[in-house]
Amino acid sequence: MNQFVSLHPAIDHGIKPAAENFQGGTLHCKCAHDPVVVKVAAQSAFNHACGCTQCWKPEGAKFSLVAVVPRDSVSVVAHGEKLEIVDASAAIQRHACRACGAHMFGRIEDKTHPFYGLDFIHTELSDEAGWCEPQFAAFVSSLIEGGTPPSEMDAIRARLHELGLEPYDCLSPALMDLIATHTAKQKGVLSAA
Ligand SMILES: N[C@@H](CCC(=O)N[C@@H](CS)C(=O)NCC(=O)O)C(=O)O
Ligand SMILES: [Zn+2]
Ligand SMILES: [Zn+2]
Repeated sequence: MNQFVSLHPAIDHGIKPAAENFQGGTLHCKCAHDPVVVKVAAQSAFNHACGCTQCWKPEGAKFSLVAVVPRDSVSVVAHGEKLEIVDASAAIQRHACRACGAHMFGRIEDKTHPFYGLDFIHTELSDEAGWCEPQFAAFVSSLIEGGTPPSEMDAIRARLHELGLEPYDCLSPALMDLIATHTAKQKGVLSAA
């Protein structure tokens, strides 16, 4: 029955592994004319399905697919004038095309944030193959906040398992540990070294 649960077009038919030595590529927004183009000069990491209501997803998808790259690997190379920040008060400032709505990159400006220095990108906006493959699913319960009936959650989590994407209702343990380590160092309860 789970084959009928559609999560996102890029994973519904299985997950393509990353290519070795992949060095990055260009992201294009969805505009047919004058698309925003963003160059990313690095392989992405921690790619995952995100069920939160803030991350960009294509029409009809339940999940966003979102990964991180060093912020200095990201540069806008065309039509940056079309970009606007979706919510300047959010921790992740999502720079979106105001014409088509695609989020081109999400940036953290708070230098004390655990993920400062990393930009969030959607590698499905690139034509290149070889980006980091989705590895887990985050903020799965948040789908309900986006309108998914709670009764569908068992089938959604089962489908995620089938695809090898462990579902978490926050981030993965590895990322939660990174955040907690950062917080512990800031509080001085763990050595900063
Ligand atoms: N339940 C909330 C969760 C939002 C949330 O915390 N999203 C995570 C994953 S993207 C986050 O780190 N957000 C920071 C931000 O959006 O600035 C929702 O669905 O809107
Ligand atoms: Zn656009
Ligand atoms: Zn999200």
